[in-house]
Amino acid sequence: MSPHTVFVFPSTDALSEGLNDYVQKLSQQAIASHGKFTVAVSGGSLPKLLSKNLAGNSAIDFSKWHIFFADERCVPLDHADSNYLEVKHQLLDKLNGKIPDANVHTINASVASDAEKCARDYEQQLKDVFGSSATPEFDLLLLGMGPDGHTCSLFPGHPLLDENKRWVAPIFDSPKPPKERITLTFPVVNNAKEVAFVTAGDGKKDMVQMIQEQPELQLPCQRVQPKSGKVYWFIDEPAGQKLSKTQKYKL
Ligand SMILES: O=C(O)[C@H](O)[C@@H](O)[C@H](O)[C@H](O)COP(=O)(O)O
Repeated sequence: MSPHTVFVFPSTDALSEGLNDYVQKLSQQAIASHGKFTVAVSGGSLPKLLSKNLAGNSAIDFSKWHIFFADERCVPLDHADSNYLEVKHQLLDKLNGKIPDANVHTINASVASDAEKCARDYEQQLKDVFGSSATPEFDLLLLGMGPDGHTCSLFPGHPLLDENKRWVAPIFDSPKPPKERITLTFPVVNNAKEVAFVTAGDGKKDMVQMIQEQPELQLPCQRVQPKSGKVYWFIDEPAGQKLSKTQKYKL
């Protein structure tokens, strides 16, 4: 298993700056090579850390972005638990429509109360953008890490970790509320060109250390192993304080 590369920043402000540089670089490369930038984002603390510098970044052509949700809670789009609503408040509203509405791929609100239908509908949305023949290849996944080592809505010990057919799956028994969600599955996660985990705070230090130093645990975050091998962790010093081996971020 190839190790992940960990960048530790002295503060969450520095982390947001580094993340902004990284996303800008990938966005520019993707748009130059194939005319669009496909990115999926998680909920939790990620949208805030992501948007701090990105929302004012005029070097990025947001009109070419397609933004998806790595996982989403099965609630209406205006519900306080909606990952979309958090991304809207933190990023989309500040971008003032620079990402066209049609390129913001939310769950279909009309099936939000039915996780199975919602997952099928969302998989179709992936097919509409990436085509239906090959597994979608996102330019970038921006993921969080839960205190139990989960990522997306892929939880330790859950049968969904072994899902190998569906691109988007429903989950009805999420240990983190709300129980009903949809999530990208490992076939899609591990087909991404690059993956960046973003996590901060003292509360994450033990799990960050376990993930980096005990690969045999096979926790969901550790099973993120795209073929490109490009998995980066953007963390702050409190989250990284127990690590013995880290790298300084440089483009
Ligand atoms: O919908 C969700 O609950 C999230 O997508 C989830 O996977 C999140 O990314 C992690 O739980 C980390 O959350 P924090 O960054 O808030 O710890």
